[in-house]
Amino acid sequence: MKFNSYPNFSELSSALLTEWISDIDQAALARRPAYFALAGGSTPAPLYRSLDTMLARRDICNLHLVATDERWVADSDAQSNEGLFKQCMPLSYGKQWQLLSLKNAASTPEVATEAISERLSQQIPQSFNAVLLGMGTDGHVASLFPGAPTQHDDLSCLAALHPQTRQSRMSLSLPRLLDSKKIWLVITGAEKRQILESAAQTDLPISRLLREARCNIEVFWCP
Ligand SMILES: O=C1O[C@H](COP(=O)(O)O)[C@@H](O)[C@H](O)[C@H]1O
Repeated sequence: MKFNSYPNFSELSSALLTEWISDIDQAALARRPAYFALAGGSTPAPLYRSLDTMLARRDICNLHLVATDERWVADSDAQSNEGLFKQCMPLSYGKQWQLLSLKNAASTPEVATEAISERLSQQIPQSFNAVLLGMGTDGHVASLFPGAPTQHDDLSCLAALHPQTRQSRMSLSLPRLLDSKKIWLVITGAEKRQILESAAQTDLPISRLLREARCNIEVFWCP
């Protein structure tokens, strides 16, 4: 794991975007599609807004984005991660990038799990170019919460329940998140840094991710 520390989010953002846009341009040059899984929550929103401006200037991009996890609500709901992507990246949505949704018309994520897993296998037939993850102060990543399963059979996703709010969610499974060329972990604040630094001694989802990853993990941190 490589830990990068920045004085503020603006510098963090610019370092990560330099790497990200270079990956995108390389794929475009080779005329290859590129696949990214993106965290929701509030931390990465400014990054997505800057990426949108950069993408809108590019002609050829064949990007496929999927949320690392989605809340079982409509895109118009402020809680929706997929809605967040569309709001933050309006210039490039449907042009430079397409979204694979983790939702369908089923009433619950439990009912939808197999169909969404099948959709993931069909539409993302290879490793992710990169997975951008956040982390909660309880050590959760995507919607893999402490004490809950991180995998469901051999499926790419699983139904999850937020432990406090009981909100229904769909999350990529740990094996699907780890099937990536690289992982970027974007976190802010002293509390999350401390949780990350003690992850080797705990059994949180972040600990399992670090233990089981076979690809490079780069942490982007600022206070
Ligand atoms: O519930 C979630 O939380 C994590 C962390 O969010 P953050 O705003 O504290 O960074 C996020 O990565 C995940 O996608 C989201 O659904």
